[in-house]
Amino acid sequence: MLTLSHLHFAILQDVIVQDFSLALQQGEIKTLFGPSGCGKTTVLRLVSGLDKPKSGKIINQFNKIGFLFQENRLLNNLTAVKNIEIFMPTPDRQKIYALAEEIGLTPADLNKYPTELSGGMAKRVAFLRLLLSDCDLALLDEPFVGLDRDLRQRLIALLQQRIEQKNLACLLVTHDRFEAVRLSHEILLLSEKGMQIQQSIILNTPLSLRDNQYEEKTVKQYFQGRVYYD
Ligand SMILES: Nc1ncnc2c1ncn2[C@@H]1O[C@H](COP(=O)(O)OP(=O)(O)OP(=O)(O)O)[C@@H](O)[C@H]1O
Repeated sequence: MLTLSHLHFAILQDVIVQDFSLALQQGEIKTLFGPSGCGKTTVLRLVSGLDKPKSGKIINQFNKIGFLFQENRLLNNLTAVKNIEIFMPTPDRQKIYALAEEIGLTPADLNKYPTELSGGMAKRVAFLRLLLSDCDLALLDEPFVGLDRDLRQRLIALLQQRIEQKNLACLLVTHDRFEAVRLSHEILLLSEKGMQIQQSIILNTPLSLRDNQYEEKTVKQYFQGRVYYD
């Protein structure tokens, strides 16, 4: 379980996070949905310990955090497959190749260095690295940006499996309202500055029952008439 209580964070006079609170349980996905620059990535950085809050409290009872950064952060001196392997509790190349195939990556792709991959390929490698690690809390910052619809669906399906089989908890940042309703148990709609929660949308339908029709209907129900950020 993760609990954030009354977090404040500022850079010089610029208040970025103001009195932000949230709780996350095992197997739960909560999404931070808000305009660019409102402080979503900063909250992920606070949770991971990369930044320290000026005040407020973070209680993290999860064992291991996996962080999928917007910019992937693969190690350029290792091949793609090695980048994944070093985060696996029990390295297993066949398992990597099998899962990679499901998202359109061949063994030849995985034997390349990150600088030899396209942006979308590097994104998928970083995603596999997180999925095959033994993290029990995943921080996902725009994990599907730059991927076509079909690949996006396949990655989402893999993530859903992992959440259901291993009880993975996720804090997701996305600008895509369809992604948000497909994957979240709760969506927090945020204001332009300071991470003020304007509305919380609770979605109780099991993830395995959410299809394209559910996405369309739910987006219409909650997002119609709103300013969209994607
Ligand atoms: N290293 C930094 N130095 C100064 N200001 C920063 C720094 N990092 C972030 N900020 C500021 O903090 C605010 C929040 O940034 P953050 O990246 O958390 O927003 P975000 O909601 O994740 O945005 P996006 O959706 O565009 O990724 C922004 O106004 C940004 O200018």
